[in-house]
Order: sequence, then C-alpha cells, then structure tokens
Amino acid sequence: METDTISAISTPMGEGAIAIVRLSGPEAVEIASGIFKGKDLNEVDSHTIHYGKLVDPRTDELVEEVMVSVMRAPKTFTREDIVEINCHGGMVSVNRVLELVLGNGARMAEPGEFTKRAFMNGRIDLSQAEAVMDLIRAKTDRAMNVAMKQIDGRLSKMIQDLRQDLLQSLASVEVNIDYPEYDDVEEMTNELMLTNTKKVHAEIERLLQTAQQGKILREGLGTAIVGRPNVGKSSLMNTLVHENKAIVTDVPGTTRDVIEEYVNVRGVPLRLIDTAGIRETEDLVEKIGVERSRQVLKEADLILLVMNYGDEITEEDEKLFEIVRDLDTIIILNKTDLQKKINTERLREIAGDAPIVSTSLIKEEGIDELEDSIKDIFFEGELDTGDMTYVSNVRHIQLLNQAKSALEDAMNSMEMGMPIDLVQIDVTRTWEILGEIVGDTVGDSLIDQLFSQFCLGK
Ligand SMILES: Nc1nc2c(c(=O)[nH]1)N(C=O)[C@@H](CNc1ccc(C(=O)N[C@@H](CCC(=O)O)C(=O)O)cc1)CN2
Ligand SMILES: Nc1nc2c(ncn2[C@@H]2O[C@H](COP(=O)(O)OP(=O)(O)OP(=O)(O)O)[C@@H](O)[C@H]2O)c(=O)[nH]1
Ligand SMILES: [Mg+2]
Repeated sequence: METDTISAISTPMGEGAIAIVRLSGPEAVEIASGIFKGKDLNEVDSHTIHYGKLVDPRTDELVEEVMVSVMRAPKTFTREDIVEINCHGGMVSVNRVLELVLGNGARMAEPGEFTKRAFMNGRIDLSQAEAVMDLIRAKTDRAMNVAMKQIDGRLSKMIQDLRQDLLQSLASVEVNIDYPEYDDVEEMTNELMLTNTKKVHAEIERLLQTAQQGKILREGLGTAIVGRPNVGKSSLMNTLVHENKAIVTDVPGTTRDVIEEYVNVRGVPLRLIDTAGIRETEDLVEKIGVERSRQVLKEADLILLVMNYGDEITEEDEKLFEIVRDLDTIIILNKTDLQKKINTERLREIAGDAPIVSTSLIKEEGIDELEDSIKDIFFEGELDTGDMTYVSNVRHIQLLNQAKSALEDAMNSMEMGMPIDLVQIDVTRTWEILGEIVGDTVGDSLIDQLFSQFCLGK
C-alpha cells in the first residue's frame, strides 16, 4: 500500500459546468475535512456526497462552494480512501481548490497514478488498466466496445486460463522428475505437454488473428481519398461524415492540407483522409504531388480513388492506378449526372480487382452502394456478432507473438525427442511472457512507463 495521498484535477482543463479534484490515499478524508466547512467529513457514511464550503484553514478565507463525495476503502476505484471535490468548472476555481488540497497534505499525482494504484492494489490487472486508457481515447462506438470488454476482464481471463494450462503441464513435469521410476508417468507427461502446448498455441494464433481487426477498431481504418483535382474528393468526405467539414468549390486545387475525420460507416470506423488533388502542373505532378500522395497511400488501409465520369482518363489517373495496384481500393466513379466522357472499358481494365461504384454526390446517388462496399471490404463478407474478444493493444500483440514463437520452440523440441526439461524451459518462458500482458511478471520500469502515458488525474 502507498502511504501518501495524491491529488489531481480529474476533469478536462477549460471552462465547464463542474470540475472535479480527486484525492486518493489514507489521508484523503482527513485532508478534505480540514478544508471543508459544513460538517465533519470523518463522520459521514462511505459513498455519500455533501454540500459545503471550502476554506483556507490558515486565513479562514472562503475559497469555493462545493459538493464533496467521500468513498472509503476498499470499495473504490483505487481501493484506497477517495474524496472527490466537485467545484465550479472554471480554470481559476479548480486550480485554487487543487492548490488548497496540495497545501494541506496531499501530493500532486503523476499521470495515470490513480489507475496505477488500482492496479497496484489488485483491483484491475495491467491489460484492464491499459483498456481504461483505450476507452478514453476511443473515437468510435466499436472502439469503445472493445475497450469496455477488456476493462471487464475478458482478455485477462483468457490469458490467465492459458497460463493455467501451461502451469498444469509444468507441474506434471515436476511430478515426473520426482518419480522417474514410473515409466507411464513420463509418457503421460509428454502427452499432456504436447496437447496443452498445441491447444495454447492454437488459441494464441486465434487471438492474433483478431489483432489486425482490433487495431483498426481502435484506431479506425485509415482511408485515403485520392484522385485528380476537382473530381469530388472533398464532396465525398462531406457526404460520408454527413457534415461540411471540407471546403468544396469548383476551383481545382481547393484542398491544400490533408483533412482527417473520424466516421462510422455501417459499423466500420473510418479515419477518413481528404488529400489535395494531384495537380497537373508538370514538375509538381511528377515530384511533390505523386510523392505526397504516395506517402498518404502507403499509410492507408483503404483507398477511395475518385474518378470523373464526365472526363477522360488522363495520364495522372493511370499513374494513380499503378500506385494503388496492390492496395485495398474502391474506385468511385463520380459525377454520373454529367455527360459521359470516360472510357468505362479502359477503366475496368486498369481497375483490376477493385470494385467500381458509380456515384453522383451532388444528386446524392450511389452512396448506399459505396457504404456497402466499404463494409464488405472490412468484414470480407462475414459480419461478426460483436461478441468476440479482440486484441488491440500493440504491446499485447508483441507479447502474443513472442509467446507463440516460444511455444513453437517447445513443440519443435518435443517433436525432435529432446529431454523434457528443455521443453520445460520454453513453456516456462511462454508462461512468463503471457504474464506480462496481465502484469503478473513485469518490471517496475515498464509499469512506470505505461502509466506515464495516461492522462493527468486518471
Ligand atoms: N466521479 C467519478 N466518476 C467516475 C469514476 C470516478 O473515479 N469518479 N471512474 C473512474 O475511472 C469511472 C468509474 N469507474 C469505477 C470503477 C470502479 C469503482 C469502484 O469503486 N469499484 C469497487 C467496487 C464498487 C462497488 O461494487 O460498490 C471495487 O472494484 O472494489 C469506482 C469507479 C467513471 N466514472
Ligand atoms: N456535376 C457534379 N458535380 C459534382 C459532383 N460531386 C462534386 N461535384 C462538384 O465538383 C466540384 C469539385 O468538388 P470538390 O469536392 O471540391 O473536389 P475535390 O476533388 O476535393 O477538388 P480539389 O480539392 O480541388 O482537389 C464542386 O463544384 C462540386 O460541387 C457530382 O456528383 N456531380
Ligand atoms: Mg478537395
């Protein structure tokens, strides 16, 4: 248990209706009581909220009018005593309250220190703590659902079950080493070890398969809108986000900067990127234009390549098609309300396997079809029930990959008939690596580093 009492502003910096200064630690109630006028907070029931005024005990000066919640350990977020001071949500007011608390025995909390205490005191494990952060950063409903399930401990339970399986086979090896005279024990041990490692290996592979989708759910499917100037890229952006985010004019070259927006299309979280049209100016086209879009294209998970129905296919278009050849691409044939000038046979040829969707953004036609094909690309036809456990955290993915290869070492050793104690080493290593995901076998420096990425006051 930590001995000091920490405090921080737990609401966003800025003007708001209410702001919260949170305290956690053994002195939390005592400190709050010392600056609170109204009643003795030491005497109130746990999980109750109280109206009163804050005064500076040294000067007797009135500081703020507040509501104070008192929550006693262990049934709290940190498992320590927690006091939350709800003050008027102004920058000056909330900072004054924080200063008052810090001047009366609390220490300024480090970023993520409340959640770190919840972890240290065993209320949540490391992957759950990380999910708290993911939840805050979630940009879409789906990303939030993934985080919520992880907070709920689903991934943790799966990992702990796998570790339990490994531990069981390790234990049986110990029995075998203790009683080497029983031949059948040795056989059973090897048998059990092999089935267990295979089972755990398969499960890790399955989890890793969810990782790609999980990462996209968390960060959004990076979707670049590209095409020549004036084809309707910004119009497409605005249509998909249902808002006029990007400026649309009939002047080619309207969009100068890359514009990013998060949007949910049929349950697929997209991070939409509107790019500047590739200009036809001779050297710019060759160098900066193509280079810049190449850069955006390289980082994108999905390309929306917009073409003009009322215009011929140009050299720039052909170049763009070459660049996107091996990427997930949807061709959007826009401005179908115009007189047809595009050679659709040629378009079909250069499009390769990419689906072509015809739209008239100005007439709001073809948008349903476009949304459908985005969904199809993401789910590749099969819609999941949303009941899966996703791995979405880069650190977890790395550890799962390490665990997988350690298990493969163990399986290879067994197949080659190596002594069981060699196998034991790899299986133990796997058990430890999996332990790092939930935080059972991690070092202090990693823990400090992880929590330091959290928000202040969390
Ligand atoms: N005002 C306020 N709102 C908040 C939080 C907070 O700290 N303060 N939270 C902070 O992030 C989130 C809620 N998360 C919480 C998670 C666990 C416990 C907690 O007390 N858990 C106890 C059991 C509680 C009970 O069953 O009565 C425990 O697990 O032991 C509290 C808040 C979101 N809203
Ligand atoms: N006729 C017609 N005009 C359209 C359609 N979609 C967009 N436009 C018009 O085409 C012009 C260019 O649209 P933008 O969305 O700004 O095109 P852009 O590709 O972002 O252009 P840059 O940013 O300059 O590269 C605007 O005047 C739009 O109103 C369409 O389906 N049919
Ligand atoms: Mg534009």
